[in-house]
Amino acid sequence: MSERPYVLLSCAMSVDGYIDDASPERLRLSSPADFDRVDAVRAGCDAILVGAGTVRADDPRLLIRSPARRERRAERGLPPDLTKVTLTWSGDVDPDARFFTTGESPKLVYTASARADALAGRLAGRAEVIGAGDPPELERVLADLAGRGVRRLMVEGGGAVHTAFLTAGLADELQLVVAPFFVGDPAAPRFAHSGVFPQRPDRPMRLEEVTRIGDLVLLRYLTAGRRV
Ligand SMILES: NC(=O)C1=CN([C@@H]2O[C@H](COP(=O)(O)OP(=O)(O)OC[C@H]3O[C@@H](n4cnc5c(N)ncnc54)[C@H](OP(=O)(O)O)[C@@H]3O)[C@@H](O)[C@H]2O)C=CC1
Ligand SMILES: Nc1c(N[C@@H]2O[C@H](COP(=O)(O)O)[C@@H](O)[C@H]2O)[nH]c(=O)[nH]c1=O
Repeated sequence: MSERPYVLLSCAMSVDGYIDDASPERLRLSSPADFDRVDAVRAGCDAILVGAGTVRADDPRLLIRSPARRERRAERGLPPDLTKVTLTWSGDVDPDARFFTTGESPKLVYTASARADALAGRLAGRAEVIGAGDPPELERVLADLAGRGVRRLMVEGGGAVHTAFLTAGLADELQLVVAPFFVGDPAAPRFAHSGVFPQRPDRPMRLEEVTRIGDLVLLRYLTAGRRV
């Protein structure tokens, strides 16, 4: 396989495994303290990736919020914000989404090669569009990011994208926060979908850290991949 970035998956879920409810508003599973921890994790990465489902559902900005963290990045010669990355095989992304309209750092959209030109036309000036094959391949996405100098990639959901990285064996680390409540609605999105996971009972992940954050708990796992 080509060189690829270190891939860190980050997610907050309810005790019954949901990452949102079924209402149109975003469900906050994290507490303010946990959102601040997530901001620090962002600040330690080069790029942040979410699936197009999350762009459509949450309209996220994906910026670093803390002025002090932005300044520290600048002192280290890094851009204040991360390169933003999304995956859309269908091309269904709104050019006016905050993903595209906020922040000064590069925005990259990986899509099916056959759709890349049309999507580049729609997103002209707002993002660079890259064809990742027909059908598109995550390995190609990661190799292209590595070629752009991305060494540490944060994947912030949603469930379909987390499942894709995990089942492909392309996740090195998983940071899961468990919120102290249930969602209990089968129409809500889950952290992981069904699939064949290499992190199976005879090849488990290593539990690297357990940290209490008020009534939430952070579980940090390393997969059998890199141990950085
Ligand atoms: N609690 C938390 O920490 C978080 C919660 N969320 C929640 O997750 C939900 C969205 O999750 P979900 O609907 O699963 O969407 P995702 O964000 O996982 O995006 C899925 C989309 O990504 C594109 N895609 C490209 N490549 C792949 C691939 N290899 N595998 C899967 N998808 C790919 C497709 O876009 P296309 O259809 O355009 O082809 C697909 O429909 C929202 O409700 C959001 O609030 C999201 C992030 C974090
Ligand atoms: N709801 C939820 C998360 N949601 C994630 O945060 C993104 C919003 O980013 P921003 O617009 O920059 O604030 C959203 O798109 C999704 O990736 N994350 C968490 O750590 N905990 C949470 O409870």
